Amino acid sequence: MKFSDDTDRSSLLLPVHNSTDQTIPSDRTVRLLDTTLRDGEQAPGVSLSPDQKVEIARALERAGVAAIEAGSACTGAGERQAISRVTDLELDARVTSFCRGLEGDVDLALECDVDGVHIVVPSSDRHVEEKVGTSREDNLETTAELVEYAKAHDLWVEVIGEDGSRADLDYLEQLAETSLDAGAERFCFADTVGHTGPERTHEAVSRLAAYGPVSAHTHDDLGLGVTNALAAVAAGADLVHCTVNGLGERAGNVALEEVAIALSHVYDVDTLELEELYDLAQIVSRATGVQLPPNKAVIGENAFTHESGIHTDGTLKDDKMYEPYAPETVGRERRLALGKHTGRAGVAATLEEHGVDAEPDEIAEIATRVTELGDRGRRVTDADLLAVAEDVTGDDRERVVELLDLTATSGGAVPTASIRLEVDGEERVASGTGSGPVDAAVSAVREALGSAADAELESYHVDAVTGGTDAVVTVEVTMMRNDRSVTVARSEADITRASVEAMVDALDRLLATDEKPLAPADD
Ligand SMILES: CC(=O)SCCNC(=O)CCNC(=O)[C@H](O)C(C)(C)COP(=O)(O)OP(=O)(O)OC[C@H]1O[C@@H](n2cnc3c(N)ncnc32)[C@H](O)[C@@H]1OP(=O)(O)O
Ligand SMILES: CC(C)C(=O)C(=O)O
Repeated sequence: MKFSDDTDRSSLLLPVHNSTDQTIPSDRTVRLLDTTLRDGEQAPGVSLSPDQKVEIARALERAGVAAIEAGSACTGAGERQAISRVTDLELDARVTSFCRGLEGDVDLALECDVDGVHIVVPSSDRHVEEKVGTSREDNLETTAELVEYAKAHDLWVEVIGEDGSRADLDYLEQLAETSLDAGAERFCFADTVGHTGPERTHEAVSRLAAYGPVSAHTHDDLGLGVTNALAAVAAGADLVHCTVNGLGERAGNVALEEVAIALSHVYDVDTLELEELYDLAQIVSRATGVQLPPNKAVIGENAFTHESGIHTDGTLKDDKMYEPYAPETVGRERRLALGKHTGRAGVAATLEEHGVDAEPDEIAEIATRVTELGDRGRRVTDADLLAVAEDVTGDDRERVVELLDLTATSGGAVPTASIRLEVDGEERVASGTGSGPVDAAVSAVREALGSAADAELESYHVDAVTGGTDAVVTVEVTMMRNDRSVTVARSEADITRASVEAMVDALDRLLATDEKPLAPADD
């Protein structure tokens, strides 16, 4: 068990479909094969450099996946170099390559020194006849020959019957039997186009498992990726192919983090070091440029964030009230957000975090005003709340840091910016350079503040509020100092100004509570 809780799992264990033998007992051994570096990379627009593959492979190893499909050696020299970089890491996880049903593909995989190969052969008539242009009989024969070839080269072999969910099940069984008889370690049931449901998956995998070890490769085109993966496991599959953040062809593959948490939470079956999942998700998101959807299970920004008053109040009374499991389980933290649905409990808790005292009637008034701000379609930030609170309580405060002037230039060799700030009543001027004007302006701010600018930039988001090149952009930054974080949003047509104003306001809020916040800039 990676987490202990008081979940009564018997209440979660509904049979996959009306039969009690179709559940997953907690003593089942299930392992996960990650194919982010192969199927995940097949997502349109995604291409990972060798360094990025290495970084992701290391993170997958920390998470404890059993196998990493590092790519398709047949794709080209660059891909082979990337796969070789992963095999060079000598990870505990088995490192494999995709191969078509071609001897040449196996040879290319061998060049990368992989531990194993997935020999992918057609299994539905559409794939056998129309795509590869062979026959069922010849396909069985070449599959057996290829498995023997790969085994003769000491490779671990998994045969994947591509489009298995649309194949004639009798033929799929023959393909599995032929593969395993020829020496393959396992056969994989592939729902290549994500078109099937749990019943068909269960039936197919049960039949295939009678011949030997079975894996499952499910896609999410119908939103059934996890359901089908679990149905496959219930039917006897002991290796599940997944990708981080569910990246992959079309609607993607089944998400690694979703399979891992579902097996753990519902069935008490351990597969991974769950607390590594969020870090892994962020590494993959940064490398691929595919943002994490806010409402995604486990890894989405909102997965452990509570805005509505009833939920916030309930969560503050008992943190399990509106969460299936603790966020720390998957390496995350709980957050309270402010908005249209905020109630008094959420306001009081957030004010307390910022060290602001308010009477119950003032908290009620602040909550009403926060709802009104939210009514205007806006996300309400910490800075908004603190401004409302100051207005309601009449507690005026002196600004610690204020932006007086900003100039930024880009387009030349080195983007530069100069800044004029008022800091504790004294004017400070500084300049900076950076990768772009925003970066240059931010280094100028840090230069002007000296050691007081030790706050970390936790997140930085830009949204275009209107379309066109004259769009107003909203920049939202979250900055953290001494375990306290503040979120500020600013909307401007000028992205550099919006970024600097948001950052300066956040620093101002963070520094305001310090006894003696600011040393001279040259300290
Ligand atoms: C469901 C999946 O995810 S399958 C994996 C998808 N992955 C990829 O496509 C990897 C990236 N692809 C590539 O780098 C290239 O497509 C290559 C190197 C594999 C092939 O490139 P090309 O030689 O230019 O072929 P092209 O991409 O046009 O067509 C694919 C060929 O593979 C053949 N093929 C497809 N699947 C199989 C298979 N399981 N076994 C044997 N041959 C196959 C096709 O029949 C076609 O051959 P043909 O040209 O003789 O008709
Ligand atoms: C190569 C196979 C496993 C695949 O990606 C699929 O069937 O979706």
